[in-house]
Amino acid sequence: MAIEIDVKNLSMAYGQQSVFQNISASFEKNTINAIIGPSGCGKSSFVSCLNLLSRSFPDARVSGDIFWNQKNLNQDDVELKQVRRKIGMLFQQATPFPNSIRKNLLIPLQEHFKLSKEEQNQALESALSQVGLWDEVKDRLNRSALDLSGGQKQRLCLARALILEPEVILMDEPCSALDPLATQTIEALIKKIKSRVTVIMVTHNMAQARRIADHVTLFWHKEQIGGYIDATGPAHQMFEDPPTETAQKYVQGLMG
Ligand SMILES: Nc1ncnc2c1ncn2[C@@H]1O[C@H](COP(=O)(O)OP(=O)(O)OP(=O)(O)O)[C@@H](O)[C@H]1O
Repeated sequence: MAIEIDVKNLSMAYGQQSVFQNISASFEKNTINAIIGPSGCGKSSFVSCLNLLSRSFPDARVSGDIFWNQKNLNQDDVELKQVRRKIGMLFQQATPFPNSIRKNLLIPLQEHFKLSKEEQNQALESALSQVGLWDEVKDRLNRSALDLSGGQKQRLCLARALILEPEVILMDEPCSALDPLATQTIEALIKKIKSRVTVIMVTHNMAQARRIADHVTLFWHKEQIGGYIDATGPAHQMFEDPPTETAQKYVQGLMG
């Protein structure tokens, strides 16, 4: 299988405080990758490096290599706008712009593409349909996105990422603020979009990782070195026959 993102010896610190050191990991194209592990071991920080969001954190220092699309994102001169378009992101709290539903999609679309009105409307309908929102919102596109339910807001944010035709979508606990039904809807969407994008998702929800991940990476933390990868492998192996003692205890809910 082709590799989408290949991370080599990545280290990150906030000021003097090391978050993780020398992490290497690769993520295959068109797969769902779950990143699991206890609080504070650097999962969110790691994911934020992959679309260079980390550059907007004051004090953050990142060294090492992130190979994507024949470029080394952390070393080469790359255009941030392009990287963010191709490597989209969803957060724990859905973050629609405080604008209408329509503008939430048209603002990023117009920033990246020159399209006619008709093409814009087609892209908008297509993105909303892909996340199953079109029928729910087609009569209220000019109403505020902030009036949507939590699950609808998260689907709108997914549509906002998808309308830019990304290759990767990073997700940081995308369902942790949602009820089980809304979670089920988002999980079904994640499975659906993996034929077109690679998903790298931080989750604390072990059952969710079991349900949808193809590949699982367990982050751990040691006082002296900070975050590191304790185990990584195909989801069935990580859950049925975990390769380390820590992974065994963690996936069984005995520690962490
Ligand atoms: N912007 C920041 N500035 C300074 N320190 C930070 C910042 N963000 C995170 N940290 C610190 O970096 C360490 C790793 O945090 P991070 O959020 O990446 O871990 P995590 O594994 O995702 O945790 P959780 O599962 O609780 O979200 C923590 O000690 C945290 O306090």
